[in-house]
Amino acid sequence: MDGAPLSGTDEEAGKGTTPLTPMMAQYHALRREAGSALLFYRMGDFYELFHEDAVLAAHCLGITLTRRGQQGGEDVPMCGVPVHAYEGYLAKLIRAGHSVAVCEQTEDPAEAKKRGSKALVRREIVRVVTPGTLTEDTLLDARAHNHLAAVAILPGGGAVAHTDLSTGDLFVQDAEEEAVGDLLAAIGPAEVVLKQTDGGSALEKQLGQRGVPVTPCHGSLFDSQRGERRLKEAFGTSTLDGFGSFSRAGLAALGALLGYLDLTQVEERPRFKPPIIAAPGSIMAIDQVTRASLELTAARDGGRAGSLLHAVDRTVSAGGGRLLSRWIGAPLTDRAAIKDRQDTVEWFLGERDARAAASDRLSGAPDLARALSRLELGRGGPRDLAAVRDALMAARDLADLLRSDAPPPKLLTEGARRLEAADSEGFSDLLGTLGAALKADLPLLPRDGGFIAEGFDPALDEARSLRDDARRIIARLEAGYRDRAGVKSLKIKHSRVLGYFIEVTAANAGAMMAPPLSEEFRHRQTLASAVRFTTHELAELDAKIVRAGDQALALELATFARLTGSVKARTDDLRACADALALCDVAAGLATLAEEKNHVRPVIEEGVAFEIEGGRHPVVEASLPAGARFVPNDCRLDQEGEARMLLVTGPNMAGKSTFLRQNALIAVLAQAGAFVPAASARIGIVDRLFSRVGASDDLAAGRSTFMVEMVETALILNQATDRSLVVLDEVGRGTATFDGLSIAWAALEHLHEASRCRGLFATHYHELTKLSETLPRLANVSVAVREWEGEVVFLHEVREGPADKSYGIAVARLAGLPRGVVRRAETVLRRLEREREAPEDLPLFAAAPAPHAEPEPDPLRGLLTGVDPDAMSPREAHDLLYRLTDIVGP
Ligand SMILES: Nc1ncnc2c1ncn2[C@@H]1O[C@H](COP(=O)(O)OP(=O)(O)OP(=O)(O)O)[C@@H](O)[C@H]1O
Repeated sequence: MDGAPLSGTDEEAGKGTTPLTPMMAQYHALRREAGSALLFYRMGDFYELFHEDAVLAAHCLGITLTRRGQQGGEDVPMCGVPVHAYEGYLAKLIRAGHSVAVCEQTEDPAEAKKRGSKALVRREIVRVVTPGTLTEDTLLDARAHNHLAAVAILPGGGAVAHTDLSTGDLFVQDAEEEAVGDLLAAIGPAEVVLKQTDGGSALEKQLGQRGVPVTPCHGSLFDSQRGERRLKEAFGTSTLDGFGSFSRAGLAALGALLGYLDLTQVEERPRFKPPIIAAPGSIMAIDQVTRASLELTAARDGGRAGSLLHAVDRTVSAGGGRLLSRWIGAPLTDRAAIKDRQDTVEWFLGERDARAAASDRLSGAPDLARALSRLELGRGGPRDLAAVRDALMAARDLADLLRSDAPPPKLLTEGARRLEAADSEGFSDLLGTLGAALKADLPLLPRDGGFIAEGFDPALDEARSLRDDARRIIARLEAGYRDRAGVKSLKIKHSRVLGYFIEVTAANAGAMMAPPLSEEFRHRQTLASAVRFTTHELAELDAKIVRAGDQALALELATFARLTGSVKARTDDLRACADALALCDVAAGLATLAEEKNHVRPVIEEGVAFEIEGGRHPVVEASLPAGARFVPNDCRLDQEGEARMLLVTGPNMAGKSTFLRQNALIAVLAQAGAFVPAASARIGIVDRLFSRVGASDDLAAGRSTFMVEMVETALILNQATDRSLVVLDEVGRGTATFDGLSIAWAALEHLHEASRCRGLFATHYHELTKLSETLPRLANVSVAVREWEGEVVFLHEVREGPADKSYGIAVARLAGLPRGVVRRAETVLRRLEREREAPEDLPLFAAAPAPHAEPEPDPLRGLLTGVDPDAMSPREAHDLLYRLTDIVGP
């Protein structure tokens, strides 16, 4: 570590005009280069932070803030994190929304010294760590993609490009400016690169509210011509025609993505697969609110448990988990592509042995994709090489498994071809070399050394045996030194700073410091309780060990670089293997799920069919207590001349929301390529899915509950098409009854007449059930309950026709509302029902049943009328009390 002070001496700095010391100048130049990122400035075994960076990091990491010298008469704040444990600190800073520029010493301090004893070690920023460019396992969720997205909005339209550094996949899709938010919701990026605008764009704010890290960048990064040049450079082509045709916005977005990676991945550029131009509409459009309301890939609390993904995930590998999350998060709209996926699930369903063997083999397989990305970016370690070795072996076994009597379908045949590459000559060599080169127990970092197996490199073995011989000689020296010094407790010890030394207690040191012993034992250090010595012989052996150790490490590093080079030369084939392994895992997992939960293969059609028999809610079903049975329900939205929309009524807790959502989830699963929880299913491709549940606050955005609901309803009314599926749960409940009812009424009419979509609507407004008389494609269904001895029994059965009454109070009683409150509520309800009169001028209620004319006689009042308490005997009063309590009930 070069200990040059960061700033000038106190005396110099105090003058305020002192020129910067070389180190200070170097620091500030790098600081400017780091821009808005925090600068991790490497000094020996620490990354140091200074000035505001230090204050911010010390606060965020909970580490001590110290100071180092002065600048302009002020102390320079400083804090540091040890290099060997930096990842945890980095993770914390990234999670807190910061980016970190890592500046390394890019020159050996010994080299720098050759330029003069005070020469400064060269330092450079080698990488800027941002949320979307992480590759370290410790910083990433193994089962979730880590997408980096870039958005370009040009006058003619917008585009979103995105990548996952661990797979090298590169996608771009054009989108209208208004649709960019939804597209990003489908991608679920860890970071979005946007054009910097004064005050921040609406999209930037929207993403900020959703907690998506946004990095605004200079407009020049989004230049489409530059983007085209960058793409050609990245793929080494003179034209992009071979990739398809890009819009200008598409080129701008891809260019910004590559440019941003150039800025952040300074040392090594990631390698990409050819960009995939996703056609607009190729995936089911699902906006962010729908995703959240259906809890597709994350539950309401942000965790996985409780989500659809969690309920259907039977994958056993990290790569499989990530692929399944992509399938569920972005269901397809192309029938042929869906069929291809279904075929893979069906094949594994039939081939039970192959499935069990595949899952077994994959569950121990390493995360090949992420290991490859680290090796590609120069951040790999010995364990990543071992991951390549082990994954190749798994790939060979999987290729064997797929050679079955029943020929696998298209996707699996393609996958098998990729896996068979693992058996090719080139891979056999690589596998053989990796197998011979690596030890069983491996360190994380190459510089830790000790990972190359004995017998692989004779020069390395020789260096190691020199080192080990010297160590053995040292071990033997101890006994001789004890005799000569006459100190039984004398020990030879080792420290990183001093190397080997002799240690005795302070009481025994006196004789060794005086002649004749002092001629052999040279004093090195005195501590409170011990004194340390060395000898000529020990120092020589120590130097020998250091030399041999350095040489061994250099040889190991050279071998590591060579092995990494061989892996990198085959990145494309290895990635293809990783993709095929993930596909096998997902398909086998979905087959296991289908078998375990009795899921069926849905028939996917081009029309607007929606016919589910015996459908179930995969998440609610999985969470029912032991012994409880989920009641399956049919849902038909398509029959000729009959309903395309169902209005679902029924008491609270009957299962309306469950019924609505299960059908939306069945559509998602079906188009993701999975089998579905039903006895049978026929589904015409859904282009957009909308789901809204009552009202939820968005106070952060300054919108009231009702306002949010109306903005969302407006969006659906404007966007739903005749191929969409709309699921609305209690829309309009966030405002006064008549307003809410009227809005729900008008919205239903619009969806029925103008959008003509398939839809399911749950409501507590019984008045709405009259709509089926005027809207030919709307039908009423209700979730049945039975009353038994005054209690409500939930049957969870969806039946034709509207519900007869509400049972709200009965449910309130079940929920444990105090008995007095329940009784009072019943009285109020009766009064309201008596008093309710439909306003004459609202045609809405024209068909409503006539209000109750005669008030019901009140038995309590009857008993109490005419009672004179003063004239009653205690016995009569007692009797009356009994009769009154009889009427009120227990
Ligand atoms: N088909 C079913 N089979 C078994 N249990 C069910 C079924 N549907 C719903 N349930 C159970 O009933 C509970 C309530 O269901 P749900 O929330 O769908 O009722 P709801 O009618 O929408 O109620 P509310 O009107 O109060 O919102 C669920 O949490 C689940 O435990």
